[in-house]
Amino acid sequence: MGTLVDPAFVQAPEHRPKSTGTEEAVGIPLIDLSPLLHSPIPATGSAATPAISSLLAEVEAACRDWGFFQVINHGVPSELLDNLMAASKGFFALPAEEKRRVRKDEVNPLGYFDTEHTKNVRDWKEVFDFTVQEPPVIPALAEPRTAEFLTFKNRWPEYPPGFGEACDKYAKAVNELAFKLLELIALTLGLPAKRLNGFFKDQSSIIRLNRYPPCPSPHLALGVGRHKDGGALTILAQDDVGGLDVKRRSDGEWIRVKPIPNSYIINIGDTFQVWSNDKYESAEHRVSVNSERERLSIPFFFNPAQYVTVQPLVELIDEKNPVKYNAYKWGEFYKTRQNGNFKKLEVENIQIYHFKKAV
Ligand SMILES: O=C(O)CCC(=O)C(=O)O
Ligand SMILES: [Fe+2]
Repeated sequence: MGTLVDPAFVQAPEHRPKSTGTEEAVGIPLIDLSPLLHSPIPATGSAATPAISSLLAEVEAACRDWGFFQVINHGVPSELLDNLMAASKGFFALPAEEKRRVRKDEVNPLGYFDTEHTKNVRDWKEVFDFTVQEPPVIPALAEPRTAEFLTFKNRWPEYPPGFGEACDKYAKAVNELAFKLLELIALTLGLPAKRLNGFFKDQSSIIRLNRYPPCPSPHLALGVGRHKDGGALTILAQDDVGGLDVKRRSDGEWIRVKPIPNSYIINIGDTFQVWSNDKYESAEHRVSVNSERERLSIPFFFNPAQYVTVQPLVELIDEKNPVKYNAYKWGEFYKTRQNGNFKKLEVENIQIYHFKKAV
């Protein structure tokens, strides 16, 4: 069969999606967060109501067995997502030169981008990234803080009107959900609910607007190649097209995540894998594309502050569970990962197993 796409997009044969989407009866767990609408998150697990306790048990099992789950009754008003989806459509419909006016570069990772590579193969997509919490500009620090970390500065396009406001409102609402999930997961690890909150005081979280155009060769290319997310958690909204595939741990099969209206898909990132010393592992996932319909998705990458040192939490370490990872700075990991995403490298990009201690 002829190749209709540029060779830069073509996956190695073993990584190409099967021609039929693998829809499975037993997919990722679906968790109803409505207990949180009625009662606050307790300070510790022992103070939990029966409804919260059973919610914690579901979250724990999902984090342990899948590293992925879907949530409903999450408290994020649906019109905020509808507005952002509309703004995203409007932005991507602009002429290429207009979009490129806000393109990202090697210094500032925010803005428009259509040449991302995952594992050195180009992704069939275009994206717009913005940060949830712009760091304050401290003039005294403006000069020296160039080398170590990336500079986050939102780049708002002029069109469509209201774009920045739709982004901002959505970010605030999903940020609240992110902290709720962070606290729930801390409780499932036997920690005080707010044990991890301090790492996010100067969070470097990013929201990404993804557009996957219809692809003439969906059996050769991927919207996003197989990967794990590097941050703490990802909170993903998708439209009704479908295409996210999660690698099931029990048998290594790729499982398509069924779009559910008004739901979010949550996944554990590498940072949680390290904090939990492998109790919760980040799961591999990818995005398949199709030849008929474009797909929009919006991940919120919940990332700690760039200066945070990521290492297994002392409370979870003992003789039976010795430390499995070397410590690293989140900002350095992120920056190295970004450099690899920006262009094709001859070597493998930075991965979490590079920090695994030799046994
Ligand atoms: O579009 C999706 O469903 C997932 C995107 C994704 O995995 C990512 O951007 O890291
Ligand atoms: Fe991802």
